[in-house]
Amino acid sequence: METWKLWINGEWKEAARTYELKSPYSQEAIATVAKADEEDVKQAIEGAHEAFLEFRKWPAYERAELLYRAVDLIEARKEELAQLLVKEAGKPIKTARGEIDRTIATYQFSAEAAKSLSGETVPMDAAPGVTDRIGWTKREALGVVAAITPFNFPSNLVAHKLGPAFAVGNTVVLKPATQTPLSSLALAEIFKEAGLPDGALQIVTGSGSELSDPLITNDLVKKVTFTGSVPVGLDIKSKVGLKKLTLELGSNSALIVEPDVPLEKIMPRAVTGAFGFAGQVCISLQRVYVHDDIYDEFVDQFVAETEKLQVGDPADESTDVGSMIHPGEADRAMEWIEEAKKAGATVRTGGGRVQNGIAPTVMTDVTPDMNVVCMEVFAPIVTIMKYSDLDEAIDLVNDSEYGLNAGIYTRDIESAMKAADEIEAGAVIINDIPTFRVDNMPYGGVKMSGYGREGVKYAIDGMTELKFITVKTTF
Ligand SMILES: NC(=O)c1ccc[n+]([C@@H]2O[C@H](COP(=O)([O-])OP(=O)(O)OC[C@H]3O[C@@H](n4cnc5c(N)ncnc54)[C@H](O)[C@@H]3O)[C@@H](O)[C@H]2O)c1
Ligand SMILES: O=C[C@H](O)CS(=O)(=O)O
Repeated sequence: METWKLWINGEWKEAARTYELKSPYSQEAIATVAKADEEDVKQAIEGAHEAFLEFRKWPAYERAELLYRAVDLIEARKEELAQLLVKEAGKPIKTARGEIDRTIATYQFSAEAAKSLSGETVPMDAAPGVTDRIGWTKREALGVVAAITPFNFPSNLVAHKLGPAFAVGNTVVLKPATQTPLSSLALAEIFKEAGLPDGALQIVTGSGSELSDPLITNDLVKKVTFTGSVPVGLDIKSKVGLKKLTLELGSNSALIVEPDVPLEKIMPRAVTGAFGFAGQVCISLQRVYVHDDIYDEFVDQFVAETEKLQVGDPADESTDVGSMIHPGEADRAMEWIEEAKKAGATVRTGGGRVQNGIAPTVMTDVTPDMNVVCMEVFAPIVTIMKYSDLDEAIDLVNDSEYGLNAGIYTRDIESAMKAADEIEAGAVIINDIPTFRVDNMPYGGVKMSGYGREGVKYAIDGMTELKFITVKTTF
């Protein structure tokens, strides 16, 4: 079994403690991983600060070249990196390959962004009496960024932190999810080979609750960027003081289906949105609001399409839905299904345990107070509800603590624009599922879904400081 160490100052470093990583699917031990302590975190931050003093001087061209070299190295190891996702996250191999393709795109966007970082001129003479000044802004790197990432996209969501940080000359101390550190650790040597200075990427693995405080409260850390659950996000927000902060948190994403759309055309996509990576996606389709006129037909078609999914071993090329990240999570999701059933919900398909996950589950006759509707389910469970007019549907979508992505299918431009204006979300996706994301679009939530935006160019806004400079042109 492999043993993975910490990555500090460009070298592997043994930690005093280790933990055992298990396969989410088979529950067999797959690796031994270093468990960092407070001292390791301190050393990582100090090393990252030292590295920043040099890295900040790199010209944009060289930062871009570094990221392009990393892209080439990831391309060359694509299959190996996809297999790591299968191993540590239980992600089906087809989905895992898609994540590595997106990771490559994210680093490519970051390389391009490095070359287009710019400021603007300020029309100083627009202020009364100011005729002899030129003013402009520039964006400057911040220093050490603390990045804490979740288990569900161990490669691409790390890229959304490292790419923008390196594009502008920041250095990073990364704390990957406890269950999925391997994809991050694999990056260590990739970035070293690409030419990243030692210390500019530090990787500390172990327990989030132990490592978070020493990481996010250290004065040398200038920015905290966290992707994960709401309770942890709130805890981090209460501790970071005036440091810059981005929080990409949970959701229970909704889709409205108006009566004028061709159901057979949208069905495969809708089902993918609900069950991709066993619903363990922050923008997974959890709540579907379907117009009365097409409700029964929609449910029938959705169930039939769901039953085509192959459930099984994530390493198998034909698997669509694998296991969940932890048996305890599958138990929790099963409890929510059972509670809902007792309160009157109907399971149209699925509803039972399969290996270390649950079968893709479609529920109807649900009410807004059921956990499967109002909480973030983060499991392969979708609920389908009726509405009779668009105002009602929008109110139902907005009846949530969360607001990340939302979707609407309609051919009617007025309905589409009304939804775009009135839905409370970071993004409204017209004629596609809320699970749509490409890596250069602004991405982030409102309400409990978060604070700040990612999507390389937008992440860079939060990873730089705006500085204003003015010259008086006469004495
Ligand atoms: N909005 C987004 O972009 C986005 C993307 C992916 C996942 N998510 C959300 O992430 C959640 C699932 O991921 P998860 O289970 O890995 O989340 P999590 O909050 O349990 O863990 C995320 C990270 O925080 C660390 N952590 C755990 N406890 C901590 C603590 N007390 N203090 C500081 N750090 C701690 C973990 O080790 C991990 O690295 C879901 O809620 C999902 O919606 C959001
Ligand atoms: O889990 C949430 C992720 O942000 C989804 S995606 O990988 O960015 O599409």
